[in-house]
Amino acid sequence: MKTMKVEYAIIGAGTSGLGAYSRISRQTDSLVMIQDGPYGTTCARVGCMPSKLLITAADHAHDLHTSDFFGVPASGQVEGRRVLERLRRERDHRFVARNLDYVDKIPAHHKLEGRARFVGPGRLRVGESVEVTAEKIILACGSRPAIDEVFAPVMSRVLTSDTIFELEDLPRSIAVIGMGVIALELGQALHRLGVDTTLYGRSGKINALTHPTMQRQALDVLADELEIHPSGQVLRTWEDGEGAWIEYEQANGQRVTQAFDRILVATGRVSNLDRLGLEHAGVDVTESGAVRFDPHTMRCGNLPLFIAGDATDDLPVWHEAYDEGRIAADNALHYPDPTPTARRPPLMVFFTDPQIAVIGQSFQQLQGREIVIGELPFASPRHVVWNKVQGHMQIYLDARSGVILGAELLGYQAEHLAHLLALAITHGMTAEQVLDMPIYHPSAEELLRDVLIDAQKKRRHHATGPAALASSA
Ligand SMILES: Cc1cc2nc3c(=O)[nH]c(=O)nc-3n(C[C@H](O)[C@H](O)[C@H](O)COP(=O)(O)OP(=O)(O)OC[C@H]3O[C@@H](n4cnc5c(N)ncnc54)[C@H](O)[C@@H]3O)c2cc1C
Ligand SMILES: NC(=O)c1ccc[n+]([C@@H]2O[C@H](COP(=O)([O-])OP(=O)(O)OC[C@H]3O[C@@H](n4cnc5c(N)ncnc54)[C@H](O)[C@@H]3O)[C@@H](O)[C@H]2O)c1
Repeated sequence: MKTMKVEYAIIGAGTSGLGAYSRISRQTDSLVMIQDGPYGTTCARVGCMPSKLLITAADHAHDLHTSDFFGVPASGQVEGRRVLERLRRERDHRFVARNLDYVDKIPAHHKLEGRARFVGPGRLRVGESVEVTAEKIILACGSRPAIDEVFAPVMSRVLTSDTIFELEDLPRSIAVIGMGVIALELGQALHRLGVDTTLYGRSGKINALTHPTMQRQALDVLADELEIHPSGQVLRTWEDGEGAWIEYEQANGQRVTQAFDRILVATGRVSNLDRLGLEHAGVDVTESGAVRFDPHTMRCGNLPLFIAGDATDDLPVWHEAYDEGRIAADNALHYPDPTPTARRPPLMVFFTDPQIAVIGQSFQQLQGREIVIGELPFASPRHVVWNKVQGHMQIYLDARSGVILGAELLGYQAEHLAHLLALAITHGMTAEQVLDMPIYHPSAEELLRDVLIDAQKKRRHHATGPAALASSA
């Protein structure tokens, strides 16, 4: 057994682990970053970047069907192999390559390859032949797709986000299991690329949105284009010459049975913490196996242990992984003195068409607080020009101060209004302050202005009569 003694160990070389590495390596040479599996990060290899490359190809395919409206009839066809080849080329040469270049420059004695697991507090076994003793350890081990047992009989046809981008060609048909962000982004893209696509949800809701109107509108708009069974349960799967069969019971008790070329399981991700042997590390674990930590320091209890990124199960998006890696590193460097960092307001964007975005506090999180809701269909003159008028938008204001607390959006390129709102929320701005800025005509930002004006009207109404209280219900 080879042994190593270091001050800092980082488990995982993804976005959060590399962020932690960049901080700690500036201060000391006594560190090691342990990586199981390929370098390159989940985001670049199998996450954000390949999914967005696929969606962009799908947008172009969609234009073929929609440009006739503008008097510009288009013809063309999707060449699945080329779509996937281009996706991998761009992904590997532009995004993964940049990560690998960075990793290549890391000194060899700072890198260790193999799966790490705890064998005692501060003691890690890496593979079977190396033992690392570290004073401070950062858990940046990410997550993996969850696959329910019910799919065991059809595993040879099951895809996840880890494998779908490696397909040589697009499948003829696909069942997409789940109605979360991966299912909706990839399901819609595959549909637009000509794959016969059916989505199977469980709860009947798109859970990122929390206001019932927003949830209903999102499902209506997406179900207009896509074949969706929103609520029910996959009872059984099996395989024969026709493909992989799914027997699904809808919430109303009706059963649907259908065969597919492939099944994309997008039913959430599980933290890789469960493979770390945390029971040997003296860590405080919740009933569901999550680790308790302080989000301002990323420290786990009073231990010299820190957590970052998707390993936490909380806010599993790229910019949070990036921030958390750095917060964890700073607190490891200053251990035992905490250096708490204020967290940014939450921001989540689904790259569907129309897009879904949630910024700041959701409607559900604001329950019990006196708020007014500014809301309008997602349809400014600019959206009419684009022929993109589907969707709805809500902004939540503190009823007394007019401070913008949060928003839920469903609309074409909502990501841009979402970022403007994120800026306003970050700086604690009121609706009135945002309305002071110039807004060009015709622009999508006019919609933001109109929704804020609507919210302000409701605030005035709220101040003058009890009837207005209902507007926050
Ligand atoms: C399909 C998809 C699309 C996405 N799209 C977006 C998007 O558009 N925008 C966005 O903000 N976010 C998106 N995300 C989320 C984003 O990719 C993640 O939040 C981010 O990559 C998490 O980084 P991380 O460092 O926590 O984990 P990772 O990058 O997964 O790094 C963890 C690393 O640790 C390694 N590891 C695990 N266990 C061990 C062990 N025991 N020992 C050693 N190494 C170990 C893993 O192999 C992995 O390489 C997407 C995710 C997916 C799956
Ligand atoms: N645009 C983005 O930022 C982006 C894009 C892709 C992925 N991601 C990240 O990846 C993570 C994982 O995405 P995801 O879509 O897998 O998870 P998710 O948690 O967003 O959604 C999982 C969905 O699967 C459903 N589900 C669970 N079990 C089911 C079952 N047995 N049958 C049918 N449905 C079932 C859930 O009800 C839910 O709708 C996300 O939390 C997100 O942070 C982000």
